[in-house]
Amino acid sequence: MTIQEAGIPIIDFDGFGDGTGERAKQISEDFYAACRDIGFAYLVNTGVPQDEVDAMFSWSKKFFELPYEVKMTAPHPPRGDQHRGYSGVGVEQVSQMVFDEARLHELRGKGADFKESFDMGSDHSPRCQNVWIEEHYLPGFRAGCEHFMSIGRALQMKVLHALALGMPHVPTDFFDRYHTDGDNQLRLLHYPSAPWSVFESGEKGRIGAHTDFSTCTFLFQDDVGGLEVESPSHPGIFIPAPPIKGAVVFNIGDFLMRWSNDELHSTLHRVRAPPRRPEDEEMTRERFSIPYFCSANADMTIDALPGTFGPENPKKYAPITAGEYVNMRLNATYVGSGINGSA
Ligand SMILES: O=C(O)CCC(=O)C(=O)O
Ligand SMILES: [Fe+2]
Repeated sequence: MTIQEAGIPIIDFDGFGDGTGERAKQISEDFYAACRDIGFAYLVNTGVPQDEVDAMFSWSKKFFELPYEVKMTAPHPPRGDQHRGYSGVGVEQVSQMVFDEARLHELRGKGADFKESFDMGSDHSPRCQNVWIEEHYLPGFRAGCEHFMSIGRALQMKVLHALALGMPHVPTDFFDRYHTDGDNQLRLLHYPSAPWSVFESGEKGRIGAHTDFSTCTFLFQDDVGGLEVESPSHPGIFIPAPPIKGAVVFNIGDFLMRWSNDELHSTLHRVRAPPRRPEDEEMTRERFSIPYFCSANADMTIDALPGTFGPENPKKYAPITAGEYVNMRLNATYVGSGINGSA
């Protein structure tokens, strides 16, 4: 394990194999320690070919270059929990555990996240249906996204297996059993170029500080930067998580925090303007990123694992099904979703 400058470890999966050898054990222990201490890790040599990642970025770019009217032929439904399709700039305001409608309204009034996105998931998701643009607008786009989702799914199963090997109190097949539906979400994000002054004045951010809702996230980012992670030792202080070529950023989501009764951190993170380069003029660079969110089956109950709680250390969270929890948080994210979850 090497420690990256911001304190986020780099975990090298080279030699993980089928997860049974000594090297796999070492990787799993290092990986678990990163999840416990920071909640974030850079993963390298995971087996995801770089040209597949490059191809997905290229589809994303082509999609966002389409005229707005075309993108809007696949609109995100008004309900926040139907998290599919295209959301234009200003539609979403990521919030952290704010469920009161008046307070959400006030937050959104301060300027929604300056980004546009396209979300898709498994065609078999029990929670929501995909919303695609018609094929002729961008031939091959849908197949490219579906192909990348299958790459993400294989990555998820390998990495969750490593986590189960390194994590106390977890049977090695635990995550396999909770994730049979592959109810995951691939998200294409585009943060448009904007004048520096917009960010400096605090008028807008790229994405507000939040934790991710479900089990874990794999994030592919381009070379622009701007992702920041809250320091575990200094709450309120955010440290940059700059792009590393060939690495995928992994982070713990709220389910893992709940399963582990807070032993694992679902760490706050946000996206700000990228670091300013000498050659930059009055505009920031645009940025593309591709998170792949992994969720447990919607009907599974997320509850603290035996061994993580006791008389001295009671359960911190009430049990809740995966579906209920994700819907509650998504409905707080969407402008005008008109649905108010309860905390
Ligand atoms: O774009 C990024 O780097 C982060 C995106 C993110 O945190 C999210 O979509 O949950
Ligand atoms: Fe996130």
